[in-house]
Amino acid sequence: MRLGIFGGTFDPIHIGHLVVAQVALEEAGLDRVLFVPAGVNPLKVGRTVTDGSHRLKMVELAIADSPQFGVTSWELDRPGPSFTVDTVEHIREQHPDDELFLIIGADNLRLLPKWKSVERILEQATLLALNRPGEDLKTSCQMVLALYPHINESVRIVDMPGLDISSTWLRDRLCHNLSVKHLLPAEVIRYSEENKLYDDSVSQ
Ligand SMILES: Nc1ncnc2c1ncn2[C@@H]1O[C@H](COP(=O)(O)OP(=O)(O)OP(=O)(O)O)[C@@H](O)[C@H]1O
Ligand SMILES: O=C(O)c1ccc[n+]([C@@H]2O[C@H](COP(=O)([O-])O)[C@@H](O)[C@H]2O)c1
Repeated sequence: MRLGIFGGTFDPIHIGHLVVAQVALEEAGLDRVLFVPAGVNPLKVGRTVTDGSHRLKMVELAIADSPQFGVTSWELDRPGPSFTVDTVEHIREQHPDDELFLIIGADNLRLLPKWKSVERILEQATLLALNRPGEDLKTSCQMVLALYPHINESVRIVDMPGLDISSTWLRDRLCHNLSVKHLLPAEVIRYSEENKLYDDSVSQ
């Protein structure tokens, strides 16, 4: 099986994430994409994020009608920062015969050299890097290839229609009672409103 791993804070999950996963699935011929909501991003320790149980639920609601998408609470169930190397090595143990792909947006690819044990990640998984407005994906890709030349085959650019949206922008809109219709799945909007998740989120 060709298995895509898609880690993120997903606070909340939005259509940008879903398009990333769908395009990666189709363009890289994946059989499945596994969403991995992060406990704490190691580079953003101290930032306030919505409780993991709510972020997990919103991912579950968002992917409910996509049989090739799945989600794991593995990072949320562990204390401390969520290092992708641990997640990838755990998934490798669970799926010894699968081909693994790590799906990553351009902003995170730019930050990859700051991640823990990048070589170990790249030994286990091919990176699928997707463009994001405001990011120079090709330059980030060249930078990664220059830093890790022996993993030349391990980074692949996947083009997607640019969607200039982020969870931060959506949290602000929700907080200001501005419409997020069509930007988040309807079930996610309903869940976030019922649980008053983003009523006071401007400073997050
Ligand atoms: N609009 C988008 N286009 C392409 N990639 C995206 C987009 N939004 C998020 N991603 C990618 O999805 C992954 C998870 O992103 P994350 O959950 O941090 O979303 P975000 O919108 O960047 O959130 P925040 O605004 O809270 O930082 C990252 O690899 C990120 O690069
Ligand atoms: O492993 C690391 O050192 C590392 C450093 C920064 C970010 N990550 C992961 O990158 C993913 C995207 O993070 P974020 O906050 O942009 O959604 C998420 O799964 C994080 O755990 C991982």
